[in-house]
Amino acid sequence: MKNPEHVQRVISALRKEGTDKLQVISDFDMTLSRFGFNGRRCPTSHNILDNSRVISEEGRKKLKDLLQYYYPIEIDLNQPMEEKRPLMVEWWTKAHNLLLEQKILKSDIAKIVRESEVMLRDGANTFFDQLHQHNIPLFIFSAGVGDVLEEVLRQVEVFHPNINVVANYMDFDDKGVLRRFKEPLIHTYNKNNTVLEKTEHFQLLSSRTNIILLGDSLGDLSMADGVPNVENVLTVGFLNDKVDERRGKYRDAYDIVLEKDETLDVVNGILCYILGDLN
Ligand SMILES: Nc1ccn([C@@H]2O[C@H](COP(=O)(O)O)[C@@H](O)[C@H]2O)c(=O)n1
Repeated sequence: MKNPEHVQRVISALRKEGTDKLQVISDFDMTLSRFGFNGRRCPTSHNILDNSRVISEEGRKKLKDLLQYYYPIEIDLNQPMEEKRPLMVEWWTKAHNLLLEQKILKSDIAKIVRESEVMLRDGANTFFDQLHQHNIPLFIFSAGVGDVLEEVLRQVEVFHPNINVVANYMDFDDKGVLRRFKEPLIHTYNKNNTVLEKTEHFQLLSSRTNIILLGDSLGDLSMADGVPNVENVLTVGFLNDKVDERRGKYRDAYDIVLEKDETLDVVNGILCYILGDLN
């Protein structure tokens, strides 16, 4: 924490104002899901598809080449966001076009997820269940694949009715074959009001003026931009990769930075305190 007094003030305000005014806004990949396990990278929702048996060997190689080229650009904090935005659109568009070539079936998604190495962070069940039990809306704003991430949540039985997801959703034809990705395209650096314009999500939650925001990229910090009349925001950033070179900028940007922490323990502890389950 760069400013522990500020963090303490915000947490006290969130507790004092109560659960009726609270909402949680979170990224999915590498924030709710794990970045690594036993020294191996865990897949993002895109990688779950990329690595699956339904993708040809050639397709898999091309998708891997894209990841190796664009991921270092995505996480490079020395390159301005304005320069990175068109490159992210390029990455997502090329990857989605390759996935379209593979004629993925809607009916295969559950099996693809089941056979993948995806894992939620330790403590995820407590996190989802606490929010559900206290009726706190959880808005998952993801540049990942909506159909895949929903299935991940369904398989671990945490896709509760308090959850709303905005992500890149697939569109299947009447035979259940993937035919396109729905608009607007969401990538790491446009997770803001521009892609939420057509949804009434935040307007419907206009009394929820206190926010806990969880992310793993500096692009995630704009996820709450569309919330009207914000009173208190606590931002928690998961710094998963290139920790030493990115620590300074993450500490400047997020209230709390969790370095190589594969758990939701800190978030759960804060929630417990705010919800009055801890003194
Ligand atoms: N073809 C792609 C494109 C993006 N990614 C990664 O997915 C992450 C986006 O999802 P969030 O839930 O974090 O918004 C992003 O960080 C990219 O690294 C990918 O794996 N393949």
